[in-house]
Amino acid sequence: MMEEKGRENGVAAMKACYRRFDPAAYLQYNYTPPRADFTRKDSIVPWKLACLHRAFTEGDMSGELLVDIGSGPTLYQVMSGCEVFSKVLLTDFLEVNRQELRRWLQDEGQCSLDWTPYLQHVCKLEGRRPSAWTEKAAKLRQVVADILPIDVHCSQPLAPDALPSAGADCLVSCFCLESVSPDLAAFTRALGHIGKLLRPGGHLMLIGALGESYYLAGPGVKIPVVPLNEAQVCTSLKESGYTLIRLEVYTLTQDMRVGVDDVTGVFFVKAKKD
Ligand SMILES: Nc1ncnc2c1ncn2[C@@H]1O[C@@H](CSCCNC[C@@H]2Cc3ccc([N+](=O)[O-])cc3CN2)[C@@H](O)[C@H]1O
Repeated sequence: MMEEKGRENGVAAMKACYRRFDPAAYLQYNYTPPRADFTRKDSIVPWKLACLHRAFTEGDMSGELLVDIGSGPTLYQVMSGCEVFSKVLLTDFLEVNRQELRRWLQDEGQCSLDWTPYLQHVCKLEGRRPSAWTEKAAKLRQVVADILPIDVHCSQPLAPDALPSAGADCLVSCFCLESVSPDLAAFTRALGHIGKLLRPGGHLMLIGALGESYYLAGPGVKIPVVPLNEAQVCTSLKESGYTLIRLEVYTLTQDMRVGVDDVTGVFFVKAKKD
């Protein structure tokens, strides 16, 4: 009983932190240069986009439905997957983030970030001319079917009727689980919860922070993060019923450490549900 109460308190405290999450500031901190500098091979965002491009296009994907877990206010994580899956669902805990995504998808303007350079870069990875970015934008707008509320701490993170009974064919989740979990056990439980949304044999693409204990989600908005190392990520995946296919790690250079967090590395995982 006491242990369960402790878990609930940790998760509740975490949710309270997110009331002050500022999407525009968050995008500014993490998705503009130097972390998103498309002229630099060693910038973090081009590295992430290359990992995702390779993982989605190496020929082992099957099915129709891709679900992005904890999308936040970002779209880069589905720019490769939208060419492979005919239906994409975006999800986030906060309405402010779901609104940010809706603004771009409905082409309403007033978006906090211009995604054009991202679309152009992914087109380049696909061997297309950068001007094909308008076609990729249209494709993304066409395949994203909905933007749903989610809570990865619930044993059923989405509404009961959100997915077909067979589950999703592929999940992608970037920088979410470690940033919303009070400790490693909660991270592992959340990994298990989202695993229940995925069909057996389906793939999980997981991007996350290594060694991060906090990040800024707006001016003066400091959010705690459970610091992870590679071994813990691999153990949590195994405990949650996944088989690891590939783990890649990016170690931040000094100039990528811009004071918005204390992250030391970024991991990319491609795994398969047992
Ligand atoms: N219970 C919940 N269930 C699902 N989602 C939830 C829940 N609570 C909050 N959320 C949702 O999850 C959140 C996802 S954004 C989390 C930010 N992660 C940390 C940040 C990201 C980042 C980005 C880039 C780089 N880099 O080196 O280039 C480093 C880093 C490290 N710092 C947010 O959308 C919230 O709305």
